[in-house]
Amino acid sequence: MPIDHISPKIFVSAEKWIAVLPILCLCTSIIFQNAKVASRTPTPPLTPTSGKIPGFSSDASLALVGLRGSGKSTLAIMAASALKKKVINVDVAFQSATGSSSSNFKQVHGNAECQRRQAEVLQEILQQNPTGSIIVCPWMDRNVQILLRQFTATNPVIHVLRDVDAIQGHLKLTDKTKVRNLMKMSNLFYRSCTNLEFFNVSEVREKNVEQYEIGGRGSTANAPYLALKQAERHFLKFLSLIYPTGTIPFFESAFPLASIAPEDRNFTYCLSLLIEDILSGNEKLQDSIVGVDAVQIFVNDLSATRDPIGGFNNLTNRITEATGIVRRSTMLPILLHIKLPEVPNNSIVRLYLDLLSHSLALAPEMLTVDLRLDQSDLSKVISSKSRSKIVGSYFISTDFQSWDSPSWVSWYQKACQLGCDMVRLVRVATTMDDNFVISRFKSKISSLQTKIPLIAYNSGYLGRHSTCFNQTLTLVASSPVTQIQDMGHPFPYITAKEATNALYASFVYDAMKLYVFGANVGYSMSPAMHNAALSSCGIPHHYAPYSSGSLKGVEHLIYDTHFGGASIGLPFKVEITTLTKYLSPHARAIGAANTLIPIRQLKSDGTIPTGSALFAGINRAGPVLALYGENTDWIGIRACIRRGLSPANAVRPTTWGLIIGAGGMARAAVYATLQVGIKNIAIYNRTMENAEKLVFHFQKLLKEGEQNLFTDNQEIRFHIFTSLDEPWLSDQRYPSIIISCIPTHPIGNTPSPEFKLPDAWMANQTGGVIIELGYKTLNTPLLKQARDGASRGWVAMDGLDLLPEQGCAQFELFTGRRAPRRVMRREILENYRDEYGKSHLEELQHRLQSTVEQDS
Ligand SMILES: O=C1C[C@@](O)(C(=O)O)C[C@@H](O)[C@@H]1O
Repeated sequence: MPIDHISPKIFVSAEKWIAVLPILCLCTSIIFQNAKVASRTPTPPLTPTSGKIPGFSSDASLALVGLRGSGKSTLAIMAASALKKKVINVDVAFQSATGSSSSNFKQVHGNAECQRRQAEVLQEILQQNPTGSIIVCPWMDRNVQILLRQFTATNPVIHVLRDVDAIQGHLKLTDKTKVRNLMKMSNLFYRSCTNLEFFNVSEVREKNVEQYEIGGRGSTANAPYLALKQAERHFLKFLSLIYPTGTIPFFESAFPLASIAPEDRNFTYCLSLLIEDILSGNEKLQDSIVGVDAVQIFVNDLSATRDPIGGFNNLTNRITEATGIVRRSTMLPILLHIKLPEVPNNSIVRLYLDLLSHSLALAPEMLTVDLRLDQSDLSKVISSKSRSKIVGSYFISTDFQSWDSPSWVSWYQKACQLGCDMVRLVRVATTMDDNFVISRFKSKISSLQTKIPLIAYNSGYLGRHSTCFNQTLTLVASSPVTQIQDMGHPFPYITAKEATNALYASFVYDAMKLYVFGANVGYSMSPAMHNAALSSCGIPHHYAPYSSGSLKGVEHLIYDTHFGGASIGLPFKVEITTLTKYLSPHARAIGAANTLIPIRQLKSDGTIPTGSALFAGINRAGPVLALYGENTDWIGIRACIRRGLSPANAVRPTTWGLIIGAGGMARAAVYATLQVGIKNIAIYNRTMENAEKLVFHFQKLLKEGEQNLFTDNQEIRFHIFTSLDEPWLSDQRYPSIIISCIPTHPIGNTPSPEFKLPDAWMANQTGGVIIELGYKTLNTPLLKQARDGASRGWVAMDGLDLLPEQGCAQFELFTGRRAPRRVMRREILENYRDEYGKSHLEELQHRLQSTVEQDS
């Protein structure tokens, strides 16, 4: 039943702010009497901003505001190199404009004059820097608010929040209640002059960091220089969602599924988590997200909100924090779902609309809106969004109308008319038959002219069948539901693994055969890694090693009806390109492939489908019509660079990369280095001729500018070293990204090169990342050198880091499902045996403990 009649006529209620003012002024004056930190006269906040988020241009300046201690300056520095913008700190600008700090100025000239000058300084900065800058502003008075508020019309103004302990520690206040009150008050102020909000999750310093420091193991696991890496990744992810796509090339993921939205793929799952569980830390996110494609943050307590003002403030903070926590732990898209009670009153509807508006400021990838609301209210929300996708949603536990009823089509059409990006219609199943009736509804929808992706299934225990066969973003639970609970509740009854099992058990998909091909792959760790990943997701494929002296010897496997794909090892990475009908642009540029994918559906013109269509016929047996080749080695190397490079070494135009070797893997390494935006590449190789061939290959590629493989092809500089006695290039920065592509173990009669860098080349002041691609020996002289340099900022990465990264990209191509990254990383570490067959489990413990799920 539509509830238009109870919808509010004002979108954000001004009364709420007026009502809260007396409390606010009281609490601020108490705080200000007791704390030196904020010894200015409190000014009441303006009403919140309209909630509308404009589209920003890539070069638009960014303002960061928030309490002292929220981490604005650190975030600004991280964002500066990624966004190629300069940082302007208003405190520093004030000092240079007036010759004294704000606090000294205030003592001499009084508060009012200080505030007037601050506003003048800020106004000038904002006027003169609409683009190219990151403006850090901790000030908080009315004039500042007015200026920032105007800035929100064209630029991102981000309110940075942090947990109470971190703010308390920074402000050195002993009374937590005072800090809480200060935070409450500042939230109201900042929400009146910002259009975006970011929760800066505090780093948890791991227990065994000390061990790392003492033992000097220096791997990425706990490297102190990477302590802020997660914060950097989290903030850059947020920025990548508010600026146009492609604004931060270093940050864009190169993994195959990253660029295909879940709604454009088949059978995608959305893990539903209660906000309480996220905030209490009860949810083991890292384990729960295996095999899912998105995470839903479920806010279900609106009906319990008796006091809409207090409820609003409390809920906004909770939603902000929960979004921060989820985004910090996973790169999966977030779907924010605030449940409007089934019978809401006016004030709850208003609260709901205000919360939607607030939610958009968090830049969730997706946000649900309740389709029962008044058209004009929904339109307001939808027109306020920037890049968030809106999911029009309808679920009423007491609405038992059959799927044949026209009302379901009406809900769908309403969502289309409103401009929603997707529709989610869920109905409690009362009989098994409901699971079959829904297919008639789905066919009706597919015959409509206007179409947006549809999520539709029956909920409840009896609805599990249709839940499993829903194609898009099916809600799933983190662990199996064993009890038959209240039928009406909206929680999912199946896990992603159970749903995946059902697809194979019912012959929607077939169990496929996967391989690693190579001359000698008996030692390969890929089978253990891929099989662990497959079984954790509930996929019944099997991955096996197959050694062969020639590619001819594997042809019978490649053209088998159940062939699902293969990893290609040495020495076939170049030769395999003669078998493939189509190579990805990356594989073509590198001239080698390490992944082979069977194609069973061609386009009408006989070519191979691309984008999401490439995955359309996946996991289904049948004749192989063509082969597709990809190179995931470069994706893995790029991922290692991104994981191992500390924020202090963010890529700049002056950054140098050093590649050791000039063979096939060196090509993938140069390609990966170019892809992260490095403009200066040195090659060390004893044979000049081979190094020149490598450089020539890339110079030609860059000149041709083929298919826009690189963001800017123009100013790439190469340099070749053939001797380690040569000095590093004068007046150039020392390398901060070093990738060794030479063998780490003896091959036949050739002993391992025991390569070591000249100390003089490792003089970069903030260290960098050293990646050794081989993994047969973990304690190579180069890795030891990197570990010994840990206190100077060097981070060591090796083949045990690379193998899972390139394997994760392959897993996505083999299965069309996101790789369970942590499972794959752990499996490699647990299974590792060195060239003498010895396990190094104890030595690898610290790496095992810190494996995370994140995309790289
Ligand atoms: O180089 C390698 C190693 C590998 O061939 C293996 O044997 O595990 C698997 C390939 O995907 C990868 O490119």
